[in-house]
Amino acid sequence: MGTALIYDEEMTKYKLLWVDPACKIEVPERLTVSYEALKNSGLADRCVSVPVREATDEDILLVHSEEYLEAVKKTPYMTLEDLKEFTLQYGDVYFHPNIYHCAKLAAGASLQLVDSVMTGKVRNGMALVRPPGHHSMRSAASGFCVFNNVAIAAQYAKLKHGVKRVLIVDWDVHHGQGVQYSFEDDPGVLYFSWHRYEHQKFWPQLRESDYDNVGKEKGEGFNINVPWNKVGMKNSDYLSVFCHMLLPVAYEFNPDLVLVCAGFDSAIGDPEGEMCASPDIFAHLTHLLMNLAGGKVCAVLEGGYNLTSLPQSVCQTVHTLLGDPAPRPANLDGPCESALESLHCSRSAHRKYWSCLKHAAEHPSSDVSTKRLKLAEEEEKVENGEEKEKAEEEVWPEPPKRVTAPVRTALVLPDGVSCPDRCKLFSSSKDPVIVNKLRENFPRDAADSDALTTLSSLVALVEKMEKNEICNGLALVQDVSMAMTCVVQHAAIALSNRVLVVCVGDVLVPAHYKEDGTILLVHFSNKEEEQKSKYHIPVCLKKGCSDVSGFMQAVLGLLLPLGYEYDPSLVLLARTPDSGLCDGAWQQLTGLLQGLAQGHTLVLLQEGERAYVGPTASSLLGEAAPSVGKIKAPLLEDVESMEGLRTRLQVDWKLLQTTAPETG
Ligand SMILES: COCC(O)(O)CCCCCNCCCN
Ligand SMILES: [Zn+2]
Repeated sequence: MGTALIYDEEMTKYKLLWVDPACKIEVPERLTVSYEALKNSGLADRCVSVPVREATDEDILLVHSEEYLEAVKKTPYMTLEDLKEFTLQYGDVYFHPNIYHCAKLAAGASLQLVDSVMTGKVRNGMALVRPPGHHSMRSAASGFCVFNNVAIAAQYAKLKHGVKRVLIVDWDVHHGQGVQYSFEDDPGVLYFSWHRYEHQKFWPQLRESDYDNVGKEKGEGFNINVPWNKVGMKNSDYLSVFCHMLLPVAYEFNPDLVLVCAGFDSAIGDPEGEMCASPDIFAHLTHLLMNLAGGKVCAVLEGGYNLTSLPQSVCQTVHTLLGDPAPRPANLDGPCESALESLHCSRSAHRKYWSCLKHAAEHPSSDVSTKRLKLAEEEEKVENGEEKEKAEEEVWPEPPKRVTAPVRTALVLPDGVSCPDRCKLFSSSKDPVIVNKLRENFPRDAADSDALTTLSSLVALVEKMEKNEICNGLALVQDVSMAMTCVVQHAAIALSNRVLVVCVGDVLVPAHYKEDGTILLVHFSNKEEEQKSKYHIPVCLKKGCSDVSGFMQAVLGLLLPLGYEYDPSLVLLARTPDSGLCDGAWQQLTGLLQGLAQGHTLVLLQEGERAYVGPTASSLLGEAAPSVGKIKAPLLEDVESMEGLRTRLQVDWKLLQTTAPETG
């Protein structure tokens, strides 16, 4: 299934007609440079083009009041003076004779996107629209927004498509207060937003944008705010909040549909956000959402004002929606203290609503946190003597070219096992050099020519992945731990790469790992093992991997942060029949891990598990994993052992931190 792209140049046909410093950044070029970039990169032609439509009154009244709609209807006929007058009643927004028409198209585009995804015409998609939406409220325009495109889309999805639970992820750098007000009492819509806040000093300067605003009445717990109290947030800050706040709660919420308020003013170079996250981070943020709701993800453009980072970020998002593996994340050096403070406060505020957070550390007693923040502000005033350089002068590397491998998924299968379609059956030419090398390394199996054939195929496959001729692979082997040793030896030693090895179940872990960092081994099992080193991490789950909740929390809160920080060039995923891991969780794991190593994932299955070839192949082909259902509370002893592991490991692995280090 494809990716929808919804765009119409009519939405470029309105602009600011008078002088207003607050609004001058919202220009038609935002849309044209984004669409041009999608065209020039060939991405637009890979998408399914879906036409816009005008939202009807009925659509708009799902969120807005009649009086507001009637008032906006009058604007096309207003003189310039009347438009200025009309605009004065709202904040940081402007009107234009054609903006009502464009606002109907922006909302209608979002509804077209929801229809295309919910009817299965496409798997996911993006709507490139203006005016944006997330600030507009029931009876007021605000922040360049006239109608709340995503809020209308959420109500529409519930009403027209019977969607029960909608997740709205707002990665725009501003707080979408309009969305928050629309759904704060609605447990069917989980709204997540991070936003520049600076202790309420940044626009729209609302008290209710802080982390303690968790929703109201039946909607308590279904509104998540992560305020950024400093500028300069980077990729590590964004990934930490996804892994330790958004994703655990999102998997517990188990949405039927994901809507993204895709604002790109949270990228580097943006004058509004003044953040430092690189455009390719949106490839990872998008990827991390694509195994929710069976892959039904609708991204709707909100903000983004740097005409260089905006199109780059839009392309990164669409690349990923199309299934292209994300580029390796540039040096993740861990979240900053302010981000950890915000993460901690937000997790604590939601402890009582979400079982995944039940054991999140206690809320810092308010005087400590405000005292610490006061201190931090004092320091900042002092150190910030030199003038911050303007966001527009920021420079950053162009995101790396994302070349799709000619072959996506290759399979090494024993005779008689059929190869799922769209996968390539792979067996190596019996390269004598490789075979002899293997004979030396595996003397006891040298006799067994089948084993040698399999091993030489594996080695050849790893080399093709290394050259990006093949993206990922799956092998059904006699002996998983021998195959693992062979691949690790070849990849880590011969190709001197970093290999992330993820073992599920009681795979015999080859003992002789050098602790030099060329291999990071994360082993999920139900056996207590003491942690040998920074690079050999046993994750012990009481009920092994059969407890989906504990397993998923360990994947989201431990494995993903470790994997991102380690940044491997190959991910080796091995399972054994005794793992007890259910299909859904297995496919979630296989799907999520493809965000690493440019998607170079090699899966090893034990011969007897041929039933897993199909489901694993579909995940390797980029299909969304089935949902694992609502995640319950993990077992207490599992939470305690994972928290203990996190506490020990976070000294070496910064992305595992969830609270600011205690200041002296
Ligand atoms: C949904 O619209 C997308 C958006 O969130 O980016 C709108 C931001 C409005 C920012 C208003 N203050 C501008 C002050 C100028 N320095
Ligand atoms: Zn914004």
